[in-house]
Amino acid sequence: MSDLLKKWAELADVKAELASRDWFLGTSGNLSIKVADQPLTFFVTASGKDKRKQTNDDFLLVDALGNPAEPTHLKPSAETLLHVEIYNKTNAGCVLHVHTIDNNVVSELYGDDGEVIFTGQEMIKAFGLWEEDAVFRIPIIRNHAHIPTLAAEFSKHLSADSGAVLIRNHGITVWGRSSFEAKKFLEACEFLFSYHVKLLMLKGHKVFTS
Ligand SMILES: CSCCC(=O)C(=O)COP(=O)(O)O
Ligand SMILES: [Zn+2]
Repeated sequence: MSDLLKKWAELADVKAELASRDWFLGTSGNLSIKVADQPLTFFVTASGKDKRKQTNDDFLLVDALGNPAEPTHLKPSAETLLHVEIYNKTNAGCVLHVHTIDNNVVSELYGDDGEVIFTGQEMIKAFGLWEEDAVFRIPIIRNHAHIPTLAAEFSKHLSADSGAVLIRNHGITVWGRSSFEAKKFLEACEFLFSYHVKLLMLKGHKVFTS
């Protein structure tokens, strides 16, 4: 099997697993996997498709600017520029973006703070933070409709080869050196969001003054 087909299959496996969690509601979500560095090329999900379905048109190859790298009838994800930023500024190998109700709720709960902070959770070790009382911070940025503006804002938080950024009332974008690491990070983030929302609900927290 060619390297290209191996990368396609690797991303398709991740996509199928995230789809099984129903994380692609309403055609939301986009995924990518790096194919080559020099020049940068990567597979990205085609825009507007139902990502729960598995078809031969799920992904298309794009270049370092996010434009199709070969003739295609498919349109790259509307958020391809975020993937471009990540691959151009880090050594990430895979980028995953999903909209879940929990990640949207957490992004609104803490949107005004510009970040959400987690500590005292065993799951934080998934991010390689094993020290006592480790703290894991996820930046929260405004959901600019103008994608180049969103990408520029997002780019300010690209300092490592793996990480996560919440886009307020939109979703989360996670990246890692491999699809394994990116998926591990995404699953750990969604665990923390779900735990936090449930705990607030069970405690009957009045989280909004208005
Ligand atoms: C109803 S989803 C709106 C677009 C979006 O935020 C998304 O994640 C999916 O867009 P794409 O172009 O990648 O299908
Ligand atoms: Zn989105």
